[in-house]
Amino acid sequence: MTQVNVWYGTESGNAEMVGDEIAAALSSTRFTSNLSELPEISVSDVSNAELTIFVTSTYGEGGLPATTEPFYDALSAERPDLSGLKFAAFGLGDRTYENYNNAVATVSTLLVDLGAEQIGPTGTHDAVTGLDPAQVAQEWLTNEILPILDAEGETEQVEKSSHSSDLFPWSNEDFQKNPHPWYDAARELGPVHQTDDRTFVVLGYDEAMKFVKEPSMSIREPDWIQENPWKAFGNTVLSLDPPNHTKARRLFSRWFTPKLIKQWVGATKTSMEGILAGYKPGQVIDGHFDLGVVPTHTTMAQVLGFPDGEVEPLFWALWNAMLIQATDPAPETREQSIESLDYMFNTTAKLLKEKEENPGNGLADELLAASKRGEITEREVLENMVLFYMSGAPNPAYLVGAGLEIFAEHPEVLREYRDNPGAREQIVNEIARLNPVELLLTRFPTQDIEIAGVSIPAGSMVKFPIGAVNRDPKIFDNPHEFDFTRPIDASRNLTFGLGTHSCAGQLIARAEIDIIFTMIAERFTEVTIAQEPIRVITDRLVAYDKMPVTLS
Ligand SMILES: Cc1cc2nc3c(=O)[nH]c(=O)nc-3n(C[C@H](O)[C@H](O)[C@H](O)COP(=O)(O)O)c2cc1C
Repeated sequence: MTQVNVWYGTESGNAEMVGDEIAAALSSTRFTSNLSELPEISVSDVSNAELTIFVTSTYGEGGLPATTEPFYDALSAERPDLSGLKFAAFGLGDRTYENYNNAVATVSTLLVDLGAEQIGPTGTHDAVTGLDPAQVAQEWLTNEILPILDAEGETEQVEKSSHSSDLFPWSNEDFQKNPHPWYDAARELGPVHQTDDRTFVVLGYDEAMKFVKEPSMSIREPDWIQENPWKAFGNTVLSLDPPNHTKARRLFSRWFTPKLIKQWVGATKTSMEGILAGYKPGQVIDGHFDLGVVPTHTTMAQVLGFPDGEVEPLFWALWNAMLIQATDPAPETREQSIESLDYMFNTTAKLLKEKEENPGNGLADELLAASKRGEITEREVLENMVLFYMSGAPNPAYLVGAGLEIFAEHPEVLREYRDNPGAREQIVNEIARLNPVELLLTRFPTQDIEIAGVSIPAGSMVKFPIGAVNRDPKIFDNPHEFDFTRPIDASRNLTFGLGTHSCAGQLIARAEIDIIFTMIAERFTEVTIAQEPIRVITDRLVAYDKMPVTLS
């Protein structure tokens, strides 16, 4: 919609001057214009038009001037459907007449009646003022109409470009390995894209930071989304909006205060001491599993009052269950996901049962007691405990792996970690910014919203690719570079989510990572990648399958 018609009707030529001026003013914008006098315009021209500026004076006693009248009569007689037309209107008149600027109102009313949509306020020139009508019209165009046309143009451009599936080929292996060239190209076109009838993608940092936490952005999937096994967590913070979310979060929030976290990470330290005691410098070790998954899983098991169990299958169970969350899951994924969820739920149910005979003082014991008192249901206890038992490791362990890669590449960062405790938070924050574990947040607006000029109807799916948001060049200089000296305020990112649904375990995760890195930095000066790490990736989630490193 870059062509704007400028159609005028006049008696003595002033409206023509105004039309000329508007057409000339448009030519210095990105729009092209097409100037005509109304008698040249047929009814079919009007019904095929998309965007037109109408200019008309008023004559007689509030009547139409000579060249507007036949146009108006033809439209009134044929009454075409003008629902594809957007128009702006400018009138010339004289306030000393009783029906001041009546003609422009008459024409606009008919257009709207036939389905057209008026944009912006009607512009007017009053001959009594002595002002130059061309000048008045030009100011009206610049101040009132062009801003609207520009916004619509952007929206349209986004819609056109983004309906091409090339923008975000979610299932493409290269995209999953490194989506940033795609994100960067799409961001050049705009911060928000529509990828199909109901799906929108927000890449812009400012837009994401605002809308991820908007109360009208629900986490609950609308009916059009196919039922999936993930509904097994329907009673947890993963699937609830406030106020139920608040209630669900309260079940455990007391257990993750900064003071208690200090106590819990004692388990991380003990686990790491055990691992490092048996480690000979230069030996190959799995930086993700041995130094990430084991200590963090062990910590969470202790918080819950559960045994460590079989760490490896427990870790991969959640990963496999989450495969169903991918944008286009492979056909066999559903079965795999159900199987993994069964394993997770059965294992946890057994542990909860064992607690009946052997109670302890973990979070699981507290929730069981609350369910005995009738404060929560057994199902709520089970879902929450599955979630905690399985999700203690994936996020911190991935960041441990990613951090080791950074230390291998930049040995000075490992030294800084050891020597400058004040920089540790920023180092971890920068590792997290560049290495989100969960890759997409999805939300579902409960009312029509607009983000960066793009209208998003209620019930749509809005995807926030965390990696893209975390590397918006508007916020981060050299966004793909590791730079822990970014001021902490200017390096906030979406890796742990934001607002109500931000990661409930983020404080404990950060504390665990800090213990692990500090212990490594105090004992070793060099991390070497022994073999190219293997990652497993969907468009939703990433983990290291193998991450052989040496420490020396
Ligand atoms: C005979 C005559 C009748 C007019 N009637 C009206 C009127 O009813 N309402 C109004 O707002 N202006 C009225 N005007 C003012 C004109 O609309 C105004 O002068 C305008 O600038 C003329 O534009 P045009 O040269 O494009 O026709 C009238 C002007 C004349 C000469």
